[in-house]
Amino acid sequence: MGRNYSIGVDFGTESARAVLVDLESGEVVASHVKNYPHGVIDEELPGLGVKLDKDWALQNPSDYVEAFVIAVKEMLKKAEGVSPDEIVGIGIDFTSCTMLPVKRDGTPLCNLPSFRKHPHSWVKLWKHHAAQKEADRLNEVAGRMEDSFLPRYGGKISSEWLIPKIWQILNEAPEIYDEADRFIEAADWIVWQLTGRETRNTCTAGYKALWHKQKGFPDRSFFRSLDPRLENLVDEKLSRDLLPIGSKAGELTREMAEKTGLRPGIAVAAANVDAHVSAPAAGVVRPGTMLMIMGTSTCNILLGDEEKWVPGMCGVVEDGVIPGYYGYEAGQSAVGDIFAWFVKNGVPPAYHREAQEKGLSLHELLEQKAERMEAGESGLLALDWLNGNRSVLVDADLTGLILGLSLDTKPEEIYRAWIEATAFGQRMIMDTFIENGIPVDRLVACGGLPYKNQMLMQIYADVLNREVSVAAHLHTPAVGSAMFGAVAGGAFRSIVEASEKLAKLKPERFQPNQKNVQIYERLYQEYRRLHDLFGRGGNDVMKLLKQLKRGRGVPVSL
Ligand SMILES: Nc1ncnc2c1ncn2[C@@H]1O[C@H](COP(=O)(O)OP(=O)(O)O)[C@@H](O)[C@H]1O
Ligand SMILES: O=C(CO)[C@@H](O)[C@@H](O)COP(=O)(O)O
Repeated sequence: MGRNYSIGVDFGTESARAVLVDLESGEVVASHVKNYPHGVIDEELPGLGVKLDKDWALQNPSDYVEAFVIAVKEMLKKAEGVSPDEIVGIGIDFTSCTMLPVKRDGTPLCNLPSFRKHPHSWVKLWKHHAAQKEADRLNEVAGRMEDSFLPRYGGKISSEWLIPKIWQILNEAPEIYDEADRFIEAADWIVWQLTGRETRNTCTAGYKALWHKQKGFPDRSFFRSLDPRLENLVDEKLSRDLLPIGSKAGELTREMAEKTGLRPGIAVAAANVDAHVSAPAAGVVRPGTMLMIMGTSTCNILLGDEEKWVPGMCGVVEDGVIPGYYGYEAGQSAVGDIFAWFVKNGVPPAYHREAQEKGLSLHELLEQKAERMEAGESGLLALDWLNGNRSVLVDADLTGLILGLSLDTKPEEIYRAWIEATAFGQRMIMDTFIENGIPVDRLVACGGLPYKNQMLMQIYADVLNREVSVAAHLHTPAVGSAMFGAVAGGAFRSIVEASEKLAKLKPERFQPNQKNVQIYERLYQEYRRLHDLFGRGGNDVMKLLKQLKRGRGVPVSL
């Protein structure tokens, strides 16, 4: 009898990673990352000359299938001595809400020649922010309902979520809405491609589509009051038939097995979300620990014994992360994306030359220079809203701000200020949970950033004034997916059992430096004042600027 293995595939913003996990030792025996050929489509439909408006972010669904096939095939090549017969399950996780309109057989509308040139037929990526108008209207209508679902979602639904995105399609391209037999999360769509059958999962339904374990979806009357054409959306184009996380969605088809080199019939787990699958992989299976999944954006996951309402959180869903607990989600829409933007746009040629001479990336060069500085030495304080604010303000129309610039400000000072701003944003989230009765005793980090930037992690420990542990698996979400795959394949009785056996943290931890804690405490008080002034209506200048940028003139309300 050979060993047992499971495959996890994490579909991120830019790429998909496949890992093969040994279910005895918990080690990742092979992995492979495949970038999406078309990446994030935010300026023009590839090769079609169709320009996109501001705040749009699309993807090509064919990229997901290609990335899956190549990542798994290449991973298997590296897994010497492992037979496909020893692989018991496959789990996948995806960014969310990343959604697409499809025909009844799963064909994406953007793959049909007649709709190819229509942006609304493509995948809307999680960070597509052009449905803010619909989100605002939805929040208004939901706010007037009796027994509204809004408190379970922190008081506001984000434009990143499913219903605003569908409604935007209906408003701007009713022909696409009519032609779509189904609207589906990309997570469920890829499971459909693997198993040949459509399934839906409770995680994306709960966090992104307003579904509640006891109450189900909101009533038809709610959808009717949004727009009469949406009245039967759930029954006509979504589904009430949902699989709990950890269950088996189906088995790998012969066609997919041939393309990847896997065995047909391997169990495929119900789809799941990148942030949520990371919890068991990082050992977060009980209340008290806040997980930070830090990459392009940051997602937070916390568990609780009760359903509490926390302003500005993304949502609380019973069994949404770990069965038996209420799973809380919050997050920041841009973190690594801010540093990427700065490295691309804010660094002078001399720094590019220096980085090249030293064989460093620009991020590494800036980290080297910035870590020599003391907390507060840059004289800068920033608001990290370059992609809006997800938690706790839930407003995609907010923008970034940097205060304290002078003629001697250096690029590394600005880089450090952006990192500090994202840490203050995390502190707002952590404090809001604590103030609303959800304790945070420990912090665990995973995602790409904790492995890429040690200075950043120390700043987080200092700003949050907590010890920060880091998950040992570099590809934490993919490992979490492999755990769910193993549960679906029958290798473990539950995800908690899989986590207890396989999760690992790095032995070294980031301890708060008390001198920095004091300085950052003071700066955080100022961050909160700026946050509340610009984010809670004290000064709406960011919205005015955004409206002018969109060419809509000065709005009457501002
Ligand atoms: N040394 C670094 N320091 C800080 N950020 C970095 C560094 N190197 C890359 N990044 C940022 O990491 C982000 C990618 O994070 P990662 O977790 O790998 O991807 P994803 O979020 O797509 O899963 C990018 O936004 C990039 O700007
Ligand atoms: O919002 C969620 C999960 O709910 C994420 O999928 C989204 O922030 C994207 O995460 P990444 O930054 O690509 O890891």
